[in-house]
Amino acid sequence: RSFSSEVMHMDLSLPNPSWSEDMRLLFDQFMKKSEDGSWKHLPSYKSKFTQETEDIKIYFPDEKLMKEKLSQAQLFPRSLEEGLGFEYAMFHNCVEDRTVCIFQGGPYLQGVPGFLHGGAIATMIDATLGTCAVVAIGVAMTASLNISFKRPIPLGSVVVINSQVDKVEGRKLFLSCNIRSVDEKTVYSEATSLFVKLDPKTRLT
Ligand SMILES: CCCCCCCCCCCCCCCCCC(=O)SCCNC(=O)CCNC(=O)[C@H](O)C(C)(C)COP(=O)(O)OP(=O)(O)OC[C@H]1O[C@@H](n2cnc3c(N)ncnc32)[C@H](O)[C@@H]1OP(=O)(O)O
Repeated sequence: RSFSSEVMHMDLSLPNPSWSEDMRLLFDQFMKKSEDGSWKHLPSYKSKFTQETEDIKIYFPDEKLMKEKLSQAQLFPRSLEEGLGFEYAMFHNCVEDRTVCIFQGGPYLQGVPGFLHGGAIATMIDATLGTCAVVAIGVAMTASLNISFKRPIPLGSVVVINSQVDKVEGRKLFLSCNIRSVDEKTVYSEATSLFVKLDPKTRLT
């Protein structure tokens, strides 16, 4: 299915009719926290030429080929239709180097019946840690990701992914996160990761 340019460039991290009450309440809480500038709401699109896209150009020898590829591309967690896959919004705290993601996993993300697929959980962990890394140091890629799945996440429920930068060593950025229920009583997953800031001298292809 092809999407109109309007849909490709729409901020999809804003409330839509598929969001549950929990999701809306959390979103409103973080928007309130963003009023004094300590937190920042990060927009997200199916596809958009952003500063990050500009930054990544230097890693591709053939810019024309890259542009052709990017014209077809969609951000993986935004590639499913509204309410069916990944519904999420992220907020970043620049002072504390933390990114929070509120996430509601839809019916197309099923693994064991009634629960989220581990790959879908890993995707949102990677996306949240990746956003935290990119905001902190610029274009970086996941070098390693280690996840402990502690409790299954019910399909359709809302969870909170809390990520933070733990340590920076040159181009290496060590980050960790956990996924909790809205009432914070259940820890669903924990993860640690290494992101490496891309070296402008190295081509990706
Ligand atoms: C407020 C502002 C608002 C702005 C809004 C911003 C919004 C942001 C939106 C962006 C969102 C992006 C989210 C997307 C997240 C998805 C990320 C992915 O999945 S990515 C897809 C999945 N990922 C990929 O496909 C990546 C594939 N891998 C690669 O391309 C490369 O291996 C590399 C780039 C990761 C590192 O290569 P290279 O640059 O050549 O680096 P070197 O070999 O030179 O090593 C440098 C140092 O790192 C060490 N080290 C390295 N690796 C490991 C390791 N595994 N284990 C341990 N250590 C490792 C190595 O030993 C060395 O250490 P030292 O000796 O200096 O101490």
